[in-house]
Amino acid sequence: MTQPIFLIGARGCGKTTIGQRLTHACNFHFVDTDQVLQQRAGMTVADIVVREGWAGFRARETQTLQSVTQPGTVVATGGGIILAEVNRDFMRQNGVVIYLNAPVSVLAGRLEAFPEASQRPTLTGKPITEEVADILTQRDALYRQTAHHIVDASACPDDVVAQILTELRLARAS
Ligand SMILES: Nc1ncnc2c1ncn2[C@@H]1O[C@H](COP(=O)(O)OP(=O)(O)OP(=O)(O)O)[C@@H](O)[C@H]1O
Ligand SMILES: O=C(O)C1=C[C@@H](O)[C@@H](O)[C@H](O)C1
Ligand SMILES: [Mg+2]
Repeated sequence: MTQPIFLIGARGCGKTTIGQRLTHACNFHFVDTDQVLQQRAGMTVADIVVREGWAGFRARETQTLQSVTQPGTVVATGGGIILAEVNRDFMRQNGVVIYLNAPVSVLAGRLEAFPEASQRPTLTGKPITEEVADILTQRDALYRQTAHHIVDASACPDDVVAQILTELRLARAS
């Protein structure tokens, strides 16, 4: 199987972290839409949002997603990639989509420990736990409807990678 693997889920669920590890396990290439988008723009997400608003960021994100998608690639996406129907359809049609699902407490704990504010400017202006809860309420159904597989991303990284590999093997065998 060489079709792209798209990792989706909320900020802090581990798309970047798990994506890098999964890449080694599958012998795929790794690409991260947030990283590529920022490199190409020569600006951080926070700077883009100040200059162009979230609409500008989202337009860049769709363009980036489509341009980085290649066979043999693990694509770590941004947490809001599923907001656009065009992105949801693109990922489902062009690869295998995996939702890294984790509860609010786990996500908020990680984001408090590693805020990376230049890549994660506030989405709501609220404190972290409230923001994560609000955002997950808005997006969980979109993550689920876009995903081919859902894994428990609150587990340790090795376990999350193992869950993904099991799901991919089961899908191939069926
Ligand atoms: N399974 C895990 N167990 C423990 N810590 C984790 C796990 N996955 C990620 N982390 C930690 O949580 C933080 C956020 O992870 P990461 O940056 O990979 O999330 P992300 O889903 O890519 O977020 P974003 O949507 O903002 O890009 C990192 O510091 C990472 O080390
Ligand atoms: O959840 C979101 O909407 C975002 C998540 C990050 O990965 C970045 O893509 C950006 O900060 C937006
Ligand atoms: Mg990331």
